[in-house]
Amino acid sequence: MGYDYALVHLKFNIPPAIALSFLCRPLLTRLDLYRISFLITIAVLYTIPWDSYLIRTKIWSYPQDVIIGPTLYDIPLEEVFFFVIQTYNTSLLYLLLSKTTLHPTYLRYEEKGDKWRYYKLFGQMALVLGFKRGLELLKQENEGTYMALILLWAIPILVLLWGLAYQFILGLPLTSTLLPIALPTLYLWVVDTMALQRGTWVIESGTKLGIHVWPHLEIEEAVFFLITNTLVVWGLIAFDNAVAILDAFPFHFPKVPALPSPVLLVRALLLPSAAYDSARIAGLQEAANRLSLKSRSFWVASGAFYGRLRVDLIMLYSYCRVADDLIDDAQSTDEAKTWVKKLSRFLDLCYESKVNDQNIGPLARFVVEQFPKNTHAALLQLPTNRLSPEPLYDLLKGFEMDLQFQKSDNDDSSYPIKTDDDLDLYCQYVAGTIGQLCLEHCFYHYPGKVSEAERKSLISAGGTMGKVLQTINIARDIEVDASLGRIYIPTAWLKKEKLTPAETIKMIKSGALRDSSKDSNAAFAERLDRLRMKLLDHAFVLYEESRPAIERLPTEFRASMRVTVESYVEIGRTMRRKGYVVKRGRATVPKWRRFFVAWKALSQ
Ligand SMILES: CC(C)=CCC/C(C)=C/CC/C(C)=C/CC/C(C)=C/[C@@H]1[C@@H](COP(=O)(O)OP(=O)(O)O)[C@]1(C)CC/C=C(\C)CC/C=C(\C)CCC=C(C)C
Repeated sequence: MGYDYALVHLKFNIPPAIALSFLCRPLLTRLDLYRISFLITIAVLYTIPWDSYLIRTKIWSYPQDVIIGPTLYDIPLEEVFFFVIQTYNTSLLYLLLSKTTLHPTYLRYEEKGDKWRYYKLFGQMALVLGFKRGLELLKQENEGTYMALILLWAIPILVLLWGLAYQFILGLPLTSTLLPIALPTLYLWVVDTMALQRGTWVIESGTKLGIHVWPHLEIEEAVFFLITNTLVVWGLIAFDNAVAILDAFPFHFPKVPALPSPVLLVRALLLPSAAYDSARIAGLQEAANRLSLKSRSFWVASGAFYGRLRVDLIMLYSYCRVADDLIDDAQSTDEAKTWVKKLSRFLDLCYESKVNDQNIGPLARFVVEQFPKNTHAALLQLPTNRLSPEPLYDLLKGFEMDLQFQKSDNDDSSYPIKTDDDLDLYCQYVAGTIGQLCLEHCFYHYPGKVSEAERKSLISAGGTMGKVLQTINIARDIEVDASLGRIYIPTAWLKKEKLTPAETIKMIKSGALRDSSKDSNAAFAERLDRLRMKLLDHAFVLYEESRPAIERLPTEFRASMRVTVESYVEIGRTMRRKGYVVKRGRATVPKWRRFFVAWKALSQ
């Protein structure tokens, strides 16, 4: 009896497991726990007979003085624990590295003759050749035996996983495919080298090739760790591939349980890629691209949502962004007004066709004929059937308020935001509505056991939180907005600082905030800072009012909502910090800080 093998776990395998568990705990969903448990079970059940055979046929052995004693089918318990901990560690690393990946965007519609079909075939052939080589080595009954047994044990599963999930294995970012295999493999190579050197486990001569990757690391051991980590990561990728298919195609899978059964997962993977809805995939890719390019905070926050809810929120963002950009980028007020009218007509058609879904033709025709090509998917894939129309129409009213700035043209009395009430109304239109819409999506997917009155109260708090985010947005973008001729600080507030809207815009456009050498500029910057703080104080009063509602939300989306709110509110907190200077006209929060805020919000 000895403790050497147990000590290897204690020193090298358990510490990374603790560190990864600590990092991943807030990010793990029920679905993640389900798949890790599923994978560990398969790994243990599949490896036991093979490992037991290796030990019984003396291909490898454990000196009695390095193991504690108990065995399972001749496998020391330390070894069985290794199957569990290796699968656990590699799985957590994969989950951590692929958290923000939006898997449905990596699905590919394939036609006959598509090059991806050749990739699939090529991979399968390479694996079959590996298997054939394994058989040859086994037949020789000599030094190649251990290598042969590794290949023959692992390749059938690799062929299966490749056949089902080659699109994701090849298409996902390398941080989700290569890195989670390479990091634990290298780590285990180093640990294994030390164990072989110390004699904690021994590979008998006669059945090994005698080739070393580096001193003391046998080629068989190196291949074993590489292959087992590949099995774990490909298993997780196949799981993600199946869930992505279930999430992306409600047409094929109308109802998906929170924890899909293995049978449903396999059914999803067996759906021929020629049956994928290519327009839906392209729309989702475009929406995800738009979100990641235009809003870092919401992109990070979207990683906290999962399944169809995440897809719907991203589609909602895409619609809002497209609508906002059409109006902001218009060459004239008239053109912008035309877009508002067209968007309003679009909503009319959406809610008319909701009554009769077959009547989608006029809607699609209207969108294709009246809107630019790059907006079609965002408009046509907005899931209006689960959103009430009022907030969507109100959003357009907010855009109309923006158009009044164009008319103002240095006439202080015609700027649209004159009082606190105007500010409140504007924020309700452009952002309160978004809070309400986000919550409508959440309640559609996870109704929870919430009464109608409570649901209404939570949606209304969501509206207030939207106003908070918009007020922070205004405080952040004072300079950017002024350069577009817009000033959202109420005229009444400006007046108290002895400023007018037109004068404020003129000063900012003249670069007064960048040149503090003149006394008048420095005094102006001070006044603007006070106004910014006033906006932020106002935002944080509303924040304190609506924040507790988050903790009353159903658990399925509570933490994700907290992340969405907190990662944006952090911009406000950053600006409120003493001595903070707004750079390049915009306050920003460093990337690492956004991730930390998101992680902290999930941990609560
Ligand atoms: C996680 C995820 C993908 C969420 C999607 C959120 C979404 C649909 C946002 C729409 C964004 C948009 C383009 C709206 C048009 C009007 C507008 C410009 C509003 C401003 C957003 C900022 O967007 P921007 O792209 O400029 O972002 P950057 O600053 O450049 O990064 C707004 C500030 C409004 C955003 C408002 C919300 C997301 C609502 C917040 C409220 C909740 C999430 C509900 C909280 C729940 C309770 C119970 C309190």
